[in-house]
Amino acid sequence: MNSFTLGLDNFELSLDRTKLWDTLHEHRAIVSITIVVLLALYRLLFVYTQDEREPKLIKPRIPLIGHAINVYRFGSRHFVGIAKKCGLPIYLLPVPGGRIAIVTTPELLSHVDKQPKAIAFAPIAALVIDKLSGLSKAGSKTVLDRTMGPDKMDGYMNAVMVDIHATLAPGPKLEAVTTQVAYNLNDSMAELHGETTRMNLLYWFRHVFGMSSTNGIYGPENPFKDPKVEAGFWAFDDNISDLLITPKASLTCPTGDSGRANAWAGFAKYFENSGHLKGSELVKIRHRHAAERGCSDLDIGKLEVTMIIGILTNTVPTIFWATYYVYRDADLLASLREEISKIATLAKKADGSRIWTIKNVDLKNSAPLLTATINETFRHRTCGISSRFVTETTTLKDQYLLKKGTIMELPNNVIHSNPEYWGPTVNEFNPKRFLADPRSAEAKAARGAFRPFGGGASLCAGRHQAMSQMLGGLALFIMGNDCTPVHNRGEWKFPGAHGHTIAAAVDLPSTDLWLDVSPRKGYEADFWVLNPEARE
Ligand code: HEM
Repeated sequence: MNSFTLGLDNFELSLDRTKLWDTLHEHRAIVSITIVVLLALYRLLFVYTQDEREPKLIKPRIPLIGHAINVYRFGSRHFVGIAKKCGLPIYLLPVPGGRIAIVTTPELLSHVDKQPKAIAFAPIAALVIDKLSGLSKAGSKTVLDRTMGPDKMDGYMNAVMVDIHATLAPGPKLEAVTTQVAYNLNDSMAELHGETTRMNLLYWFRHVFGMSSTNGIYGPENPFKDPKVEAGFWAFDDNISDLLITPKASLTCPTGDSGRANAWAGFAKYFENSGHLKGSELVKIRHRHAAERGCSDLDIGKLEVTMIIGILTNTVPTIFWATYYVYRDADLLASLREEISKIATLAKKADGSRIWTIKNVDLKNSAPLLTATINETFRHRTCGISSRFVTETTTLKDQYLLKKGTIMELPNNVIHSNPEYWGPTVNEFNPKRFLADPRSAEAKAARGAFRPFGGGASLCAGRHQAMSQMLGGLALFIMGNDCTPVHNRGEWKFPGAHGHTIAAAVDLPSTDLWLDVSPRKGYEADFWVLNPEARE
């Protein structure tokens, strides 16, 4: 039967299905355009509709897509520019498909931190992970399942995150990773011993930190040992922004797409061969959560490659920048060397060579200038953000209405670069600001305004591992080596910086530093090593 009739008292509507289909078919272009225009108008109206209790809406110069273009071009620095111009503690940006609320003061950030249910991280993290990981339909369903709502703790994202935090909290599980990382750093630094090495600094740290982190986490069968997997991962990491927005990665972003495919293949094989059973507790629990929800080895491998973004994409640029800031300032370099030499113990080998041993525990507890140097590096070079999704309409600080569905960005560099919190020397690189007496006016003003690892319930789970690796890596590098830039007549010229993706927390340099790294004058024959196992 091809037609049906809908009869009401004075009204009869007769539809002939065949005719209806023919008519629609003939006019499908017009029908499609009408639907697209109506949807766009609907979005426009939604996006620009403003309730007076909502934060102020900052309209872009190019309607609707202006902010999206700038976020793609400048990452979270776009939010800093607007924050500086409008001076508002919170504002809204219209973008295609919705609105982004940007929070810019420590006080409001602390209110966001207090509402992890209504303003949550997992729903938005799941979308990004899903988009980057190219999962099967079933894998995608697992990642996107129950990221919010009353039973959210049964969903993959929230459940796995609880265990990630547990395995990376101070204790034996974390120590197993940091110990392996430290021994790997010792080996890498030993390769520089006794000769001058010409290197690209970022590239060198990518390999050294990349191998040490992944050996620590994935164990003896670490897929990164295959250069194809390692190179594939970095090609993926370099192309995240494009991969996030492209509808067809193989066409518009072939390098990133084939790179991640190589990395995926290595990790899929690792899980097929149960390599994770010899790895850290971190990889074991990540495998367990995905496998017990039915994910295939390939999907688990893909999820792991995306996790490595979190593991490496910020530690590597941070150590790059810290090295740059230290060597360009001879006084800072001398002070750091003095501080570290006080905690290093000297031993002589049978062949007469000298070994200086630095305990990780002392780097953490007894090298305040070194920690302050990493912190000041963060303050200058944090580009990134913490993202949130408003899961239920809520009012922030009893003042700002946030509608369900709003995306929220917390760009930490806005507060890191505000003179209101850091004083008139805000633009100077001065680690000593972090050594100020906590009761001083200076320290009080900066309280709450330093969030390199984000905050609240989603505070970076890897911060202890990252700090241990960066303190160890920087200490060994500066104690053992002198460095001279090959170009610019040996001067340390700022290499330029950009937030490479909206998902990264730390700037990448615009150009790598090409350096001659030679044995430290006066200590040419000496070795510097970490001892991660001493308890005190
Ligand atoms: C310099 C190094 C690092 C920086 C600057 C950094 C920064 C961040 C930031 C800003 C966040 C978001 C926090 C928020 O939304 O409030 C985050 C989350 C996270 N980071 Fe890191 N991170 C670093 C290293 C690491 C490492 C080495 C790991 C793993 C070993 C890691 C694992 C994570 C995880 C799992 C989360 C999500 C936490 C959650 O949602 O509960 N990070 N990180």
